[in-house]
Amino acid sequence: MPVTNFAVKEKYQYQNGFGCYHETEAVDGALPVAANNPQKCPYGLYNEKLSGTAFTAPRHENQQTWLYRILPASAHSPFERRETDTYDTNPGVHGKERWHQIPNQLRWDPFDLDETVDWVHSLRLVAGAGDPTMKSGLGMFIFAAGKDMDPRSAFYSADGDLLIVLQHGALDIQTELGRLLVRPNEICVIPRGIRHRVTLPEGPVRGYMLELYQGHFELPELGPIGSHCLANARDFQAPVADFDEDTENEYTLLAKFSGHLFAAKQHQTPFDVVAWHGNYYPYKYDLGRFATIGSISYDHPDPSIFTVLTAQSDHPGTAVADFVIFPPRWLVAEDTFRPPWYHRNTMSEFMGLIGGQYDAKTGGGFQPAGASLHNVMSAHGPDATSHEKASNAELKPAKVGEGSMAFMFESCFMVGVTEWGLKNCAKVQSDYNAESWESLKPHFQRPTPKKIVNGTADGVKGDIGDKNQVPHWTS
Ligand SMILES: O=C(O)Cc1cc(O)ccc1O
Ligand SMILES: [Fe+2]
Repeated sequence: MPVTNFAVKEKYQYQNGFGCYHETEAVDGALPVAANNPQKCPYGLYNEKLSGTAFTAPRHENQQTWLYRILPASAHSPFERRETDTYDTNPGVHGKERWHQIPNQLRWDPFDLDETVDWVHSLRLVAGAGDPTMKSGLGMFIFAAGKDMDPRSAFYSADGDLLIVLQHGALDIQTELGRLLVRPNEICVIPRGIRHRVTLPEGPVRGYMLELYQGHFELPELGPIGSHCLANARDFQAPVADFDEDTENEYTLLAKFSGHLFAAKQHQTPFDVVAWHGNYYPYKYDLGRFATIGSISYDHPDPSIFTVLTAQSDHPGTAVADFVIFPPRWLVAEDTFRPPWYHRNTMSEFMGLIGGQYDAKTGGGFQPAGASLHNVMSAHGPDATSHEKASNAELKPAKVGEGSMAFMFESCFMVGVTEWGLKNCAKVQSDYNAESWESLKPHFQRPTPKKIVNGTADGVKGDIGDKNQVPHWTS
């Protein structure tokens, strides 16, 4: 049956909602009615299932999408390993651990733009945990690219879901399921296996990426916050179906599989999906839409109130990966040291800065396109300059982070750093500790000792009795 009804539409069109069941057709009537795989699909299309969870995953976790396409995704030559020596985002070589597991607080200067590579070759594994072959853990990447991907190519990662945090430039992402335009202050998620091609409409791009080897992102529970705020479901945007028609030219299909690059050839465009329905799809989100919650009385709350997306481990409330942001917001807490408290956490924290200045670090060393890592139990907190300022600030209502956006990839795992991340990138700051915390001055002032009369300290009500119960500074 000929395809007759081509709707004229905007290049980028979205359907709104997080975790919804969407359906979309670029040609009216391309979706079969009341059937997923009829004997013959409308217009002679092939149908194909793309699953993001096991078939038998519980209904509330189940993620699958049905594609209706000109040729099935399997119509390509066998894959061959490519760029064996140079392309490597695999943390383990022949089972041998390559991570540097170190407790040091780390901070990186801004990563350079690199105009010589495309999206696929821009991905640099900096840190991570686990192993994509076991579907466990996560990878933390930075990317910097200056070239469009070849017009006759597509890429997918079999290793995990890609959470892309753009810091500079714009990404035009053509996916099998439709197109996404991602600009700075926006993020997008491309689930495992979804074929895509990235072009750069505004020149060089740079940013951060979290590859989630296990599970999928979801919106965090809101608990007593109630039924809305933080990232609202309706602000997540999925593409509508959009397809090319070319069954003559040769295309290269690139796959990242266990961190290594493979290539296959095919004689049709990978972007030939005319219609789809399901709940496994790419999406984007504008961080400016985040409805931020904070204290309106006293004390600095945990940063979990800033969680945009979370990927839970098997233990509820404990995340393989949380994506947390620090957006512009009002601070009004009374009698409170307003920046983060000094802390050591069982979770690890990888931070980046999209733009502006992070309000907890005013010393200047944490810059846009830079990063920091505070691993499991690695002590950190405001630098000396920020501490000094915040301890003496007049506590008027104050807007912080105007024009700024810092973020954190938080994980329950101990995070290893790659050789590139620790050494070859040459961005690790050697003076991080000295500049941040080693210059902190003690301010402790011992109070004047109290006089003990019959086991009772002057000025202290009641019978203290045993001398050992007297506060230690009076003994
Ligand atoms: O370390 C950081 O800057 C991130 C952070 C922010 C905050 O408000 C509380 C705890 C925390 O780890
Ligand atoms: Fe922290």
